[in-house]
Amino acid sequence: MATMAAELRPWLAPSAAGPVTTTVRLPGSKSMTARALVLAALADGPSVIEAPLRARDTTLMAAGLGALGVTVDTSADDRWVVEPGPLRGPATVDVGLAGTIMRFLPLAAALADGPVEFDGDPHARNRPLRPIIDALRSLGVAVESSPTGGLPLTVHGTSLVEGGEAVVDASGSSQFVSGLLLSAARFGKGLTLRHEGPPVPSTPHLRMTTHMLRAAGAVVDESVPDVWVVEPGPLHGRTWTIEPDLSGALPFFAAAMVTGGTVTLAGWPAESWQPVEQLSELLTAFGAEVTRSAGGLTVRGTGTLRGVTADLSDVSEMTPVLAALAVLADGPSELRGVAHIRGHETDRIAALATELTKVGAAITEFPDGLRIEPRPLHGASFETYADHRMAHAAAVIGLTVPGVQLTDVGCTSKTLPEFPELWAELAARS
Ligand SMILES: O=C(O)C1=C[C@@H](OP(=O)(O)O)[C@@H](O)[C@H](O)C1
Ligand SMILES: C=C(OP(=O)(O)O)C(=O)O
Repeated sequence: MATMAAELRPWLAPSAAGPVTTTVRLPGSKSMTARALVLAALADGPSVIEAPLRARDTTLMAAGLGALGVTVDTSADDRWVVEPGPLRGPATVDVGLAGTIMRFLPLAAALADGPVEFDGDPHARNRPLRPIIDALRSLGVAVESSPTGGLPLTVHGTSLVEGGEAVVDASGSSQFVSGLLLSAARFGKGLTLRHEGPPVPSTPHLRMTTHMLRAAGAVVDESVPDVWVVEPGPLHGRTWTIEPDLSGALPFFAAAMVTGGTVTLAGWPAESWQPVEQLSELLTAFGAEVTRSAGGLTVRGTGTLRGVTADLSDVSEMTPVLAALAVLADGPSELRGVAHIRGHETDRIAALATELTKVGAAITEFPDGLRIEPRPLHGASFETYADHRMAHAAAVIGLTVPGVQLTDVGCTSKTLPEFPELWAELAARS
């Protein structure tokens, strides 16, 4: 059932004529929308999701839950309504290329009353999934998977998961932990989950998971490092208000930094569940000024773009755009601590090494990251590997380097289908 790749949409990244100064309104966080959908589907009453992200990852998540018998009304752009119901099988779920769907929904599928098949885009079959499969099996759930331990996958739901204790190596993705925790309150005995292995990356996403579980009424203990306990009990329907997507905003902030302009993200909340502190620190190290006010979150390019040495494991999904900033900086950078992003939408370390070299930078590839030495840059054909964030990186470079030609900008539909139009408007404000 692997979905066909959409037709490629080649795109010449627009150049900026001068400093970009603008305020952007961007849709909701992908990660929060995904969690709100799953928690709403498992709740004991209806939920409303305000300001959700409407993009491929979240509409496929809604469709997947729909296939399991949940009513998800996505007809209004700013307000989705979720009516939970008994989870049904047989069902078929298309995960597209979404890590959130392939790691979150198999656990919910274990609570369905029949088999649920999962598959997705060709590259989705290469993304790591075995720790979820092993954990499901250790919890007594029957799962058939490909011999490589990934998609395609069939979860044989029996309506009940007893739960109890499970061990997972989540060094390949924090989503293994999040997926297990999100459904755990519905297991008969809840879940005590222990991570064993090298450190879990993207830990702010784990905080988002436990915050949102508690907000839905779950009792969660995370006082012991690498151990999470979710008590059995009901999840409640509620209204979720989704924050603007911080990672989706990063290329827009980067536009301010590389052109010496100012970009404000409107609607930024006073308190956020996304890693805004970590990002502010990084952008400041690159030379930007980051401020928060009632008007939003503002990044000002100061005219200086410095190279940085940083461990990006907390903000790993931001690596491609941070690497784009590094090629435009006035000195070398080392971006490390993100070995697992080789298992993201593409092998992002290899893809960045190849494409940044093509535009003229000097790159050293490490198992867990890149050293980037800026050189005089030039236009080139930039392969996007079906990866939205590779497209964002190319667009940032293209603002100041004429002739950066993306092989496909259509891949931005994964998290922000309106990216090409928003970016053209942004470039026009320079
Ligand atoms: O739970 C989530 O919503 C996500 C967790 C992170 O995954 P990894 O831990 O695999 O990096 C992140 O990179 C991804 O974009 C979204
Ligand atoms: C890693 C990412 O996505 P996914 O949720 O598919 O893992 C990403 O959006 O950068």
